[in-house]
Amino acid sequence: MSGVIPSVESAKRLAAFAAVDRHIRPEDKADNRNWFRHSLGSTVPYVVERILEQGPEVNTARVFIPTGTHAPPQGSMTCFQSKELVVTAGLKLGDVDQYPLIDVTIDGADEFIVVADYRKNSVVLGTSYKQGVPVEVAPFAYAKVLRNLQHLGSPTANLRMAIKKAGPVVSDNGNFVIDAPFPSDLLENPYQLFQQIKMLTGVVEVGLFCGISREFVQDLTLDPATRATPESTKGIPVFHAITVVGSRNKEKAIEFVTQHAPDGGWAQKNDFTSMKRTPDAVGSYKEVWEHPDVDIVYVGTVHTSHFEDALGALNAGKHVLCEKPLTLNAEEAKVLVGLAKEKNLLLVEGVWTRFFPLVQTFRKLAFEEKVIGDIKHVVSDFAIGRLDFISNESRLLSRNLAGGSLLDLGPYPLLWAFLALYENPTNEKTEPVLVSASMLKTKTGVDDFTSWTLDFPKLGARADLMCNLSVINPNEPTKIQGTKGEIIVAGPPSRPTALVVRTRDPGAREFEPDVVYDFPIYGVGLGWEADGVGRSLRDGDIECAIVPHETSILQMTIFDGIRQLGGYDYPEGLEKVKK
Ligand SMILES: NC(=O)C1=CN([C@@H]2O[C@H](COP(=O)(O)OP(=O)(O)OC[C@H]3O[C@@H](n4cnc5c(N)ncnc54)[C@H](OP(=O)(O)O)[C@@H]3O)[C@@H](O)[C@H]2O)C=CC1
Ligand SMILES: O=C1OC[C@@H](O)[C@H](O)[C@H]1O
Repeated sequence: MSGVIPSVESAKRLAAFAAVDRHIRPEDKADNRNWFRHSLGSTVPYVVERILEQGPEVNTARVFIPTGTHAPPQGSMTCFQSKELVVTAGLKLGDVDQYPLIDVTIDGADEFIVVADYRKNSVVLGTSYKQGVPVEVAPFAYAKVLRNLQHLGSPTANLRMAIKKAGPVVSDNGNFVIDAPFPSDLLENPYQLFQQIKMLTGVVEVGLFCGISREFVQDLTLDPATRATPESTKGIPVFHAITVVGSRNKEKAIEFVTQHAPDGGWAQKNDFTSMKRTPDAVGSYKEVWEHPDVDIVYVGTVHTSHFEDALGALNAGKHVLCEKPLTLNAEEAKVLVGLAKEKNLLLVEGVWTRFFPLVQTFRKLAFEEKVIGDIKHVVSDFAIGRLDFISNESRLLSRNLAGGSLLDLGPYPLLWAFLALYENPTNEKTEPVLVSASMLKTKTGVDDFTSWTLDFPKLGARADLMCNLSVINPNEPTKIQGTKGEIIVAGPPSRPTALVVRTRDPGAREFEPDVVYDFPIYGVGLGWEADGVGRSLRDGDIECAIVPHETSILQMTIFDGIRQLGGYDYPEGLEKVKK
């Protein structure tokens, strides 16, 4: 078949030609323009062929910067081969240190070279830790990343240099480290900054801890008296100590302790305990479970890891506070609850909102004072508007991490239906019926928009619940409606800040003026959860009455039903126990 290009090759050639014609035009040849060929795939010879067709007078003002791996996937080129291609074609070769300003990056779609390893959660730096956000970069890209970090708002970002030898510090993975100090206004939204840095080509790791564990630890360092509630003043007060921090990567655990808990929790900082001040840092979760100074393990890992982490801790004889949702499905939740009971250990799902003083006031208004009459309808819509700046590999978008809005955000709209309807004394814990559910998926195949309806037959009441990752919904996302009016839960359903009671007398046309109950939040707001769980431990409970096991299992049963109706099956192997 000589002379006939196989169809795949012809497609590659066409694609390469189209890319050059659109993005590398003959007029783009000013002296200061450089070209960056990145991660050379098998399409690149065609790119070069098309560029050469533009003629030598156009190409003399261009610089070509090949990159690539030493052992690329089959069908791709090595860095050496790509250099050869440039030199043989008579084009001018350069490197990224010399020409950090890149105009065009060309990458074959079949190959993906570096990239943001989303595993790292991060640290808001700049207060006690002045060195800046540590960013691990692939050496070939450091000059470009440095410039991009400067553009992102860190003008003094610089390459970390070795102290006892010449040259840059080289990480265990053979990469360089840039220290990037950012101003406090940018660090106020660490998640966004983290994602922006992570998305820079060449960035391997970002030492900016912005996950929930950082926030939890931050609240454990605050004085519990600042967030005192009537129940926290009863009996022996509880204080918190952080005795060990675990990560799959020991260096990361050390960095976490250095940046966020150098003096442990409030009890250690204030000498309320004989525990040593600085928590140990260990390189596996198992070492946390087995640590002799640990009473309770806080599981703040990704959803796919909750079951095994909670199981491991319980099996090691430790009490567990596990982030929401407890597990991936109802069967796994039942196994954990069964094991905790068998071992006489406390197991609590970290539905932190339940511990807010606002929730107690809600119950008082709704059920004792019945300010809105009989509750008939709950509407709650949790939307976080993050889709645009999270990577496909993040825990929210990756199918392999059971991503999507339902597991991440769904517990909160459901919480308001549970509080107002399921736990309504008149309902006598009659389980709701899932009457409908649907999911609109992201390109990665996880759910973005998910909505579901629950009917509560005993109350003749309904809950219309929604969550999504795409948009934001700042106004009145949660409303509890009754026969005489409504209670608006202001603020995110996870972290509400006020209750607004809006009522109307029967027969009246006008509503009464709103009655607003404000609830200041101390720190992030996780301290109330820590205190509540601490009290359960103090009292020897194996279940925390504020987050009953039964609601954790019911939540997962409802989520299983929603996923079934929405066509969302987890990839094989994620669920460790299935029906
Ligand atoms: N209560 C609340 O308001 C909030 C609760 N959450 C909940 O907290 C939990 C963690 O969320 P968040 O902190 O945002 O999550 P992150 O994406 O930041 O991940 C947390 C940690 O999970 C660990 N991990 C374990 N296995 C994996 C894996 N296979 N891939 C990636 N990471 C892994 C990593 O720790 P390491 O590398 O150190 O081992 C990682 O740093 C979730 O359950 C979430 O629903 C989240 C935000 C708010
Ligand atoms: O629990 C949560 O509440 C707040 C959200 O922003 C976060 O994604 C979620 O995990």
